[in-house]
This record gives sequence, structure tokens and C-alpha cells, in this order.
Amino acid sequence: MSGIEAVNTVEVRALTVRHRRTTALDAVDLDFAPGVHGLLGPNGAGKTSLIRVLATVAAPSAGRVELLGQEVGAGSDHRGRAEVRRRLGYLPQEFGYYPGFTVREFVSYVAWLKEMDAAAVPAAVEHAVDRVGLADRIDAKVKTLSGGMVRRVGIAQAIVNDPDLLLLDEPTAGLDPEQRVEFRALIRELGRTTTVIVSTHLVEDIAAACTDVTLIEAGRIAYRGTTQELTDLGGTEDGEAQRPDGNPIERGYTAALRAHRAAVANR
Ligand SMILES: Nc1ncnc2c1ncn2[C@@H]1O[C@H](COP(=O)(O)OP(=O)(O)OP(=O)(O)O)[C@@H](O)[C@H]1O
Repeated sequence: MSGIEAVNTVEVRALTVRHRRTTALDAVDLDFAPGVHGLLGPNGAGKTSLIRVLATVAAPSAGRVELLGQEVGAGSDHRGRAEVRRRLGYLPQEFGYYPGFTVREFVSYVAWLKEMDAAAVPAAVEHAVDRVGLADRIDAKVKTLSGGMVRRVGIAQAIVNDPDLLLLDEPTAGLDPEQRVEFRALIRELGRTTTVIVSTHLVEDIAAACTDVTLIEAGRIAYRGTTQELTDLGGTEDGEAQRPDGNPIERGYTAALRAHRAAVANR
């Protein structure tokens, strides 16, 4: 431990997101500091809605959102949001790219969008592409790559500006097991200095890469704790590591969800 108290890079208060009549997030309070934070939850829980607000691509319906010390929610000024965007990295669940671009051209284009110093771009692009293990394909057209490789290009464009806040929506979807292992090592390394928020439905991503987990269910925070705490919730008795109802962290996930649902039902 450095002895220096971690400063929150993300502060969310009473955040509500509505899509027409659906409340995707319901008055949520959350703080994040540097580290790797997992967002876990069933389909439709509200994970993507949260990440899109944090990426400043969607406006909240209500509530306060402060990123890297700047207010970005309703009524915030454009200049503050632009400043935050330069320090953000975002991998959407589905990301668009120009298929005719090479990997180098695409990642350079994103660096340009982020208004990076032009002189720093070529080296930053090569470094980002190398970090995702695609150095040998840097001059290949994106359309010639496999789905897993395209996903890695997506991760490269998200990290090209060395972001202070990195938002990854289902980053391991489409990666094969070996790529998933490499990806988890990369985000653990990034999390030493960066606030990394990763949405996933894979409990094993959380176990392998995240220091803590936020469980979202039907637009509410169902559970927050360290990865170890969630694992402990599932019981870690000897010889019980693999049971039909899952490993300890999977059982912890189920136990936390059930406890939350029971608490909501008794309200
Ligand atoms: N554009 C939209 N229009 C209408 N409803 C939407 C829209 N986007 C999301 N929703 C609804 O908002 C809720 C939260 O969706 P969201 O995509 O944030 O969940 P999620 O946790 O990311 O789910 P998944 O794991 O399936 O990606 C769901 O009920 C979803 O159907």
C-alpha cells in the first residue's frame, strides 16, 4: 500500500436512466477509484446503460455524474465533457469501424478523434496494438480479421490515449480462452494506475481480473464487495470447489442476487 488514499475518479449520485417507459437505472449511487471494477448482472440489468452514461455518449434522465473531477451530467458545460472525453477509453458492446481501414489507420483515427498530440500518435498506436497482441497484423485491413481480433482492435482503440478512465462493455465476448487469459492480464496491469470498469456476464472474468464487483439487478445495486467477499459468500469449504451449482464465486453471485431479491420483496 502506498499510504495515499485513492481519490474517486467516478462519482455517481441518484443516477436514473430511462428508455421510454423502462427504468434502466433507478437512483443509483456509485463511486470508483483506480483499480479493476467488475459490473455483473443478468441480461437487461442496466450495465450498458450505466457504461454509456459514464462514456458520456448517453445523458442521464436524472442525477449527478462526476468523472475525473468534472461534472458531465445534465446542465454540464460542453468544454468539461470534451476534456473528460480526451481522458476516456471506451469499448462499446458493438463498435463500428470502417472495414477498409487497416488496424493502424483505425486506431490512429480514434487517436485523432481524442485530439491526441499528433507527434505522439504513431508510437502510441503501435504500443496499443502491441499490448493487445496484434503487432503482426497492424497493417492488415480490419475486415480481414477474425471476430476475436476485431474485439482486440476495439480494446487497442480504447487504450491508445492511455486513459485515466477505461470503460469496457463485454470486452471478452468473442475472445477464445487463451485471448481471455491475456486480456485479463492486460486489464490487471492497466488497473494499477487507471480506473477500469468492465461489464461482463462471465463470473470467471470477475474472479480473474477484478478487485471488486458491483452487482446490478433491475436497475438497482444488488451487491458491492471485493471479489474475495463475493467468493466467500459462496462458501469455500474443502472439496467443494466444483459442485453442480457452480464454483464458489458463481454461488456467491447467486446468493447475493437472491438476498437482494428477498430484501426488495420484503420492502
Ligand atoms: N434504447 C433502448 N430503448 C428501450 N429500452 C432499452 C434501450 N436500451 C436498453 N433498454 C432497456 O433498459 C434495460 C437495461 O438495459 P441494458 O442494456 O442497460 O442492460 P444490460 O445489463 O447491459 O443487459 P445485457 O447484459 O443484456 O447487455 C433493459 O430492460 C433494456 O431492455
